[in-house]
Amino acid sequence: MGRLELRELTIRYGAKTVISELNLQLQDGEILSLLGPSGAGKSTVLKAVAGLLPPFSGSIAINGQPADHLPAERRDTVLIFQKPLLFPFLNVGQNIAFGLRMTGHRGAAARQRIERMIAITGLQGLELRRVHQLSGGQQQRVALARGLVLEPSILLLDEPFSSLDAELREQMRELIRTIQQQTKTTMLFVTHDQSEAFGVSDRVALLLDGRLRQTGPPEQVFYRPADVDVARFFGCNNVLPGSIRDGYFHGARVRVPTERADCNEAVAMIRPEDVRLYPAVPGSDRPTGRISGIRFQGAMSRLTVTTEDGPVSVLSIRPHWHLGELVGLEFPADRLHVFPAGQEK
Ligand SMILES: Nc1ncnc2c1ncn2[C@@H]1O[C@H](COP(=O)(O)OP(=O)(O)OP(=O)(O)O)[C@@H](O)[C@H]1O
Repeated sequence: MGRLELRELTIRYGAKTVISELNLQLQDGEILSLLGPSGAGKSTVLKAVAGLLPPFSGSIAINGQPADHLPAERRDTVLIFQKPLLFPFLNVGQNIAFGLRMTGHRGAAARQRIERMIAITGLQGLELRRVHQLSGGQQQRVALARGLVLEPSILLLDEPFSSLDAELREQMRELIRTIQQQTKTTMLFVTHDQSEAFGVSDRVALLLDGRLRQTGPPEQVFYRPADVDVARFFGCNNVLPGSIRDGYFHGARVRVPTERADCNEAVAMIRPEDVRLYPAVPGSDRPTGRISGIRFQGAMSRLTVTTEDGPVSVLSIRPHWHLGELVGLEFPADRLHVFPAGQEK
């Protein structure tokens, strides 16, 4: 069992408030990614849950019990770091067994737990290897097995795969899902990488400047950002100015329905991959612009289109556009996110 509840959690380093009134709940068996840019305060939250940092105010409950004043070793949490902190003088099996031995678990039951974790993390056959004989990915598997064998209520993971290459990271994401299915361990997973957060977790919580800005399933936070900052974090870097009247956003030759209230200054935001380009048609009432930049990026090219309302960034898989070409733009209504302009930072 592993439930976690953070209430109005505020954490300061000296005079600096790093986490402000954070509320977050994890259900039993859930994987939640705490996502945010560098410096947002993600590791600080993990350290507070693990008992390595006292909260300034607010509360932390694990399985419904207040945990704020429990020392780290009595919180029933395990923290996995970016670098696997393994014992170099022990082999793989001994590393995994270490915590269990320290807590007095020995004999057949302990051996069974260890063997199960070795199987789940795919370390069979490596039990007698020394740590320095393992790859980075294998070392992180040992760190995971060593933590999981303790059957913690909450597994805390602090960017555990960020030092691995892209292919290995993908494999480790799969491993995390397998571990969750087989052990039902509740996990709080910290990452700055949105595709990692989406690939690993049931829900994502976005932290910006120490404040939780949106929490929900991956598709929801990505496709329905709550405000301008969240939209920007998820890549909506095209901002069209306009206003909202009678249920429509009007601006930049765009008219899209919105449920937002009337407002003189509003913005519609859209990701570069959602903008469509067409050869310009004379007399069309579609927004137009001239291609002022083309950057080849492999599968896609990033184009800058200069319009009368400013530059628009477009990702295109079609390589046949030319610098200086006049183009028509389409902003599909279901990909535009409309907000009152006052929300913008
Ligand atoms: N011991 C400390 N003393 C003072 N300030 C700190 C301390 N640790 C972290 N900070 C500051 O608190 C803020 C949040 O840091 P934290 O490490 O929690 O962010 P993060 O989102 O995990 O970032 P990263 O992804 O870069 O690790 C940062 O501004 C950081 O400089």
